[in-house]
Amino acid sequence: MKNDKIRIGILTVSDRASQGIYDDISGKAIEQTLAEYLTSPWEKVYRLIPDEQILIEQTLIELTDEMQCCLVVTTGGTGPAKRDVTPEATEAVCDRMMPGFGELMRTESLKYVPTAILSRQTAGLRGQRLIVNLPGKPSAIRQCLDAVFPAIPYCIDLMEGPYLEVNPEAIQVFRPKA
Ligand SMILES: Nc1ncnc2c1ncn2[C@@H]1O[C@H](COP(=O)(O)OP(=O)(O)OP(=O)(O)O)[C@@H](O)[C@H]1O
Ligand SMILES: Nc1nc2c(c(=O)[nH]1)N[C@H]1C(S)=C(S)[C@@H](COP(=O)(O)O)O[C@H]1N2
Repeated sequence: MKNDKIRIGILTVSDRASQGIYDDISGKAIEQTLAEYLTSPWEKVYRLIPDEQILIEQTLIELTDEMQCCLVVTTGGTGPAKRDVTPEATEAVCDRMMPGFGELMRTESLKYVPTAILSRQTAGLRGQRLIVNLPGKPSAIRQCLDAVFPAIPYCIDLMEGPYLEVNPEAIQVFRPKA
């Protein structure tokens, strides 16, 4: 696929949302938050799947390699329950991990819930694409993205991805060389 647009993948991993038992509020919250942050035109590539590691890996590969999303944000499946395997799938498809993302998001989330440490959320690079895990709770989306997004445009710059422009009233990003 020709990469003439900024594409961002939104991947919800939830057994129940994928079965229609509840609405995917967390996936919508990711889209809404990114729409508030970004002034560059961008296109979402959305997927909603159950907590199956092979399927998560296949979808992450599709979103990064085929759909050429410079960024993929996942939600759900980061906890200690048996079926929570999003971090394992992320690690399996990435060539380099970015542990600072998980560290910062857990630290920030601890301001809201003592169970923040139960999330094994991580981030990593697949080639020139960045994958970031968020917890499943709808309220966690904004809390985590507000913490890590300031570093994401520069991370994508360093990987020679598209230049993401943001609304400084919504989020302050940091580009050391700018
Ligand atoms: N995508 C979502 N949209 C709306 N609410 C969600 C979503 N994901 C999780 N939640 C809410 O957050 C709670 C905790 O999320 P968690 O990911 O641990 O769910 P879960 O118990 O593993 O089940 P499932 O995989 O079916 O979502 C859920 O019980 C649900 O109320
Ligand atoms: N910001 C924030 N982080 C959070 C939470 C939350 O409500 N808000 N929930 C925690 C809980 S209770 C769990 S079990 C883990 C994993 O959630 P997940 O399996 O839905 O990804 O995220 C943790 N991190």
